[in-house]
Amino acid sequence: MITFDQLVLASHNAGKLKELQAMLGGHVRVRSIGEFSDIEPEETGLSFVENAILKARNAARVSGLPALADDSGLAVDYLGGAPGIYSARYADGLGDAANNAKLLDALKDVPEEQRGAQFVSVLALVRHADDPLPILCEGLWHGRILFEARGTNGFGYDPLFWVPERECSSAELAAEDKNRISHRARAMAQLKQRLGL
Ligand SMILES: O=P(O)(O)OP(=O)(O)OP(=O)(O)OC[C@H]1O[C@@H](n2cnc3c(O)ncnc32)[C@H](O)[C@@H]1O
Ligand SMILES: [Mg+2]
Repeated sequence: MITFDQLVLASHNAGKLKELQAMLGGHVRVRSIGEFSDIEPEETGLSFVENAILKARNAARVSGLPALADDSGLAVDYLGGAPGIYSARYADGLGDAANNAKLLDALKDVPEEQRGAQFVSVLALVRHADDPLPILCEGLWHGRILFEARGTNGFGYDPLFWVPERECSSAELAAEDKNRISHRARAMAQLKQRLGL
């Protein structure tokens, strides 16, 4: 079993960091990549797995500590899985509001029954920068894309993501509830099991 007393979270996304910290904080001392570097590695992979590993290795390299990365995104059925690994960059780096506006526009004539989507999270944990055996866990969260934004909690695409099991948008969920049922929560549950946490 892998043991360590601290771990770097390899994310520059404040919303994501908050969620990962809430899920892990009680179990291990979590540090943030921002303590070590402000430079975001280029996400050159073609899959969530490749990008998660790349971010984790980079964080382990700059910190000298074990590192955990999350690569995540929204896969929309009608768009053939887009924006997928390009979710953060969907509107060419203009940010969450522009990403959401672009998605609403892409689906403006698409009826409710064809608006299925899933959030994907892949977590990669490396013990050191050259770790030959990263631990990989994935979580999916099925829902639908709304016709307009609802709610102000969370981050990213949360205001557009309808959560059938709660009958509200992801941005209308309390943080603790999202952290129990989200794609990231599912991936994290597996990771904790693998680590014996
Ligand atoms: O790479 P890091 O530094 O972790 O931060 P990032 O924001 O660039 O993260 P990703 O590359 O993994 O891109 C994921 C994007 O998918 C979206 N996303 C992922 N998880 C989400 C969630 O729980 N709620 C809403 N949007 C989410 C959001 O727009 C993210 O920016
Ligand atoms: Mg990123």
